[in-house]
Amino acid sequence: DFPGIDREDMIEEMEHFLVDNTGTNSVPIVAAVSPCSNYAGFASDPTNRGEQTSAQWVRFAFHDFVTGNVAAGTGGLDASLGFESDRPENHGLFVNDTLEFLAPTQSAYLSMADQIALGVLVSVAQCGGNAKAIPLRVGRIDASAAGPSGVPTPFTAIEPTLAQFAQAGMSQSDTIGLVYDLSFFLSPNADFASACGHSLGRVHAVNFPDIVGDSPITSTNLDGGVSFDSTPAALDPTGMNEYLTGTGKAGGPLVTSSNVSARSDFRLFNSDSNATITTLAANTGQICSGLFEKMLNTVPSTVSLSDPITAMPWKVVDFNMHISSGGSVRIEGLIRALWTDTAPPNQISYTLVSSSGNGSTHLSDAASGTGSGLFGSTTYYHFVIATDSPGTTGMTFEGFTYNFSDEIFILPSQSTVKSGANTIEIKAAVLTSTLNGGTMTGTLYVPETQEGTLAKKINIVTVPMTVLSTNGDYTLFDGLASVSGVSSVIAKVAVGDTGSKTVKTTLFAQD
Ligand code: HEM
Repeated sequence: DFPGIDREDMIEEMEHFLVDNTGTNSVPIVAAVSPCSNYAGFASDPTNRGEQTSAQWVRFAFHDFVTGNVAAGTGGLDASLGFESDRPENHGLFVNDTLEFLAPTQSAYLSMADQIALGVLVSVAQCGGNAKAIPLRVGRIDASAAGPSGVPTPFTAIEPTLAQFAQAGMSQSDTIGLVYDLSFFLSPNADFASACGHSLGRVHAVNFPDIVGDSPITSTNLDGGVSFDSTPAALDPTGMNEYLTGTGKAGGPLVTSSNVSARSDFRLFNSDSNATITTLAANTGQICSGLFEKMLNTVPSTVSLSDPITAMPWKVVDFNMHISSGGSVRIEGLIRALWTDTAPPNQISYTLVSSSGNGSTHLSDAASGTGSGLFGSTTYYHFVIATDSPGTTGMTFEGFTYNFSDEIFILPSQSTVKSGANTIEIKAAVLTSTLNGGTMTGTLYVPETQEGTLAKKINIVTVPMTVLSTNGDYTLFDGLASVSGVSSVIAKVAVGDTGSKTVKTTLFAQD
C-alpha cells in the first residue's frame, strides 16, 4: 500500500466499485461487461469488431498471472502485462483495451492489478456466473517494469505448457480421484484453466491467421473472431460438451484448427484422455470460480492481500468537513443504504459520537438518489450537521459506526482543482494544540502516465502548506501544487505523525 493510505479506504473503494453499478455514485466497470457480449474497447467501429470486453479482461488476468513464479514469490497478478503488449505471446487488442478502460479509475486506493481482479469477477457475474462465488481482495501492487515472458501459445508443446502453469502454481498432478476432494478445487490444473477461460470469447483472425485463416474477417466481424463454443457470452459448460460430443464448435479453433500444431486445447484436454474435461463439464461453475480466485490471488510474496470484500449494508461516502471563521465544525456527506427486499426509510436517524459522551441524534435529508447493482439496490441520503468540536469522533446509524477526526482535516469545499491549469489547492484545519508550533504538510497521490504501459503509476507529491488563519481552536493552512493530471487524485495532510483522513479531490471545488 502507498504510505499514508489506509487499508480501510482501499477496501471501501473496492466495495464501492463492486456495489455501485448504475445510478447515483456509480462506477462504469460493470456496465462495460453488460451484457457479457458487450465491447467497451477503443477500436474503431466497435459494434462490428468481433471483440468482447469480458473475454478480454479474463484473458488479461490469465496472461498477467501465468508468468508468475510462486516458488520465487515473483510476478503473478501485478499488471506487468501492460509493459509486455508487444510480445507475440500477448498479441491482440486485449492488453491495451483493458488498461485504457481502467486507467481513469486507477488511484492510490486501487491499483491496476486490483482493478483487473475486479474486472474478472464482474465478467464472471455478467456472463452467467455468481459474483459472490469469488471472494475479492485488495492490496495488489502494480509492477513498474516488464516481467519474464512465457505465456503458452497455441504452438507451445504440452510439456512446457504444463511446466509454465505449474510454475504459476497451477498443479498438473491433481487426479480424477480427487474430484470431490477440497484440495482438488484449491489446485485446479492447466486443462481446467483453459476450459474455463475458453468458455468466453474468440480466436481472432487478425491475431492468429495461422490458426483460423482470413475468411472469418467480414464487415460485421472486422477482427475475424471465431468463438470457442456456441455461447461465447456465457461462462458455461457448452464448450466442453461440444468438445466431448463433437457438436457445435467441437471445442473451437484450438481443438479443430486445420493447423494441427495449433491444437493446444486438444493437446491439453487429451493429455489425460479427456477425464478431467468430462468432470469439469459437470461442475463448471464451482471449479471455474475456484480457479479464477486462485489466479487473481497469485501475487508477489511482497503483497499482503486484504480479507475478502463484503458488501456493506450501510456506509458513508463523500464525507466532507467544513469550518466557520469562529472555528465551529460541520460534517457533511451521503449515507448509502444497500438493500434487496425491503426499501429503507425515507430518512435515516444518526447519532454523533463525542468524546464527552453526549452524542446528539439527527435526521438525514430525505432519500435523494438511487442505484442498483450486483449486490442489490442503493439509496442515498444527504446529511449535514454542526458538531460539538473538538471532540466528535464519529457517527452511528442502523448499527454502523463511521469514524472521523476533528483534530486534523481537509476542507474539500474550500479546496480547488483547476483542471485547465493542472493545479490543486488544498485547504485544511488542525487543532492549534495539536500543531503545537509545528507545521502541516500536504500529500497528493497523483496517477500519472508512464513509459511502456497504459497503466498509470502513482506519483506522491508533497505540498508545502502555509498558515492561512486562526479560526477558534483551529489553525487553517493552504498549499498549492502543480500536477501532471487531476483525475483520481487523493489528498491527505499531516502534522508530524498525526494524519488526516484521505480525501478524493473530486470533492474539491472544480474550476
Ligand atoms: C495453454 C493455454 C492457453 C492457450 C495456448 C491459449 C490461447 C489462446 C488464444 C490463441 C486465444 C485467441 C486470442 C485472440 O485471438 O484474441 C485465446 C483467447 C482467450 N483465452 Fe486463452 N489460452 C490458454 C489458456 C487460457 C486460460 C487459462 C484462460 C483463462 C483462465 C484463457 C482465457 C482466454 C479468453 C477469455 C480468450 C478470449 C479472448 C477474446 O475473446 O478476446 N486462456 N487463448
